[in-house]
Amino acid sequence: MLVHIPNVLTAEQVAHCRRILEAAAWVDGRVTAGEQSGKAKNNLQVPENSPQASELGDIILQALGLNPMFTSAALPLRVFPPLFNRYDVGMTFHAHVDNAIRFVPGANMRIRTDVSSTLFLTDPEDYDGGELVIEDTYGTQRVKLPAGHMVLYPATSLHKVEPVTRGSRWSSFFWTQSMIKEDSRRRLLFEMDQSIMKIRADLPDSHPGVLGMTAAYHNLLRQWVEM
Ligand SMILES: O=C(O)CCC(=O)C(=O)O
Ligand SMILES: [Fe+2]
Repeated sequence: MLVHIPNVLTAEQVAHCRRILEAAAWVDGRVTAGEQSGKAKNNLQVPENSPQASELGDIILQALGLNPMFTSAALPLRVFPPLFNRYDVGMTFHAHVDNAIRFVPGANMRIRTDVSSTLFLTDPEDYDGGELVIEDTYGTQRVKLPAGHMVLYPATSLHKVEPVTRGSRWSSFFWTQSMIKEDSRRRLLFEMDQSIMKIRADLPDSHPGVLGMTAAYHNLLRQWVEM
């Protein structure tokens, strides 16, 4: 399941991120890649421990904490500190699957990567190519979103970034360890939660249908949750 989360960052926050990133020391993106994905990868990244990555990462983590759709779709246990990448003309990331486990820099901790995210920091009209292409259970999806918007997809999916042919594509990317490991269960809980929200827009919370569906959601979550 792919989830498009609009307006994770405001236009001002995107502009701030871009200003800070202008001054960052971009390095070869292979620094964080595994063996297979390293061969597939040709882009630039801001170093994990740089002051720019941690300042901007905190802004993104705070925005995610306030975003009900992210919480509902990812059911996050731990979020990897956001990283930042860039594809100039000719750069690309061929098909790969993200590493299953990642060390969190500076935290002496590992996370299991259940959900992958790309938060776009360049508007689509400012570059050509650079689509994120994801092999989903429902077929191949090509994703290119406005700056400030984000896509979530299962870290189990094969994905690639098409070569950029004009301009430069900047984004933040990171992984989430979910309280629900399995994609199909996470999707079912997300769909159920979204439906409950729609019902609650029309019916009082005390309505027996709302009460029953909310109870079923929480009881299902309780059965499946891993913490
Ligand atoms: O740039 C992107 O949108 C995705 C990056 C990616 O797939 C990765 O770093 O593993
Ligand atoms: Fe990836």
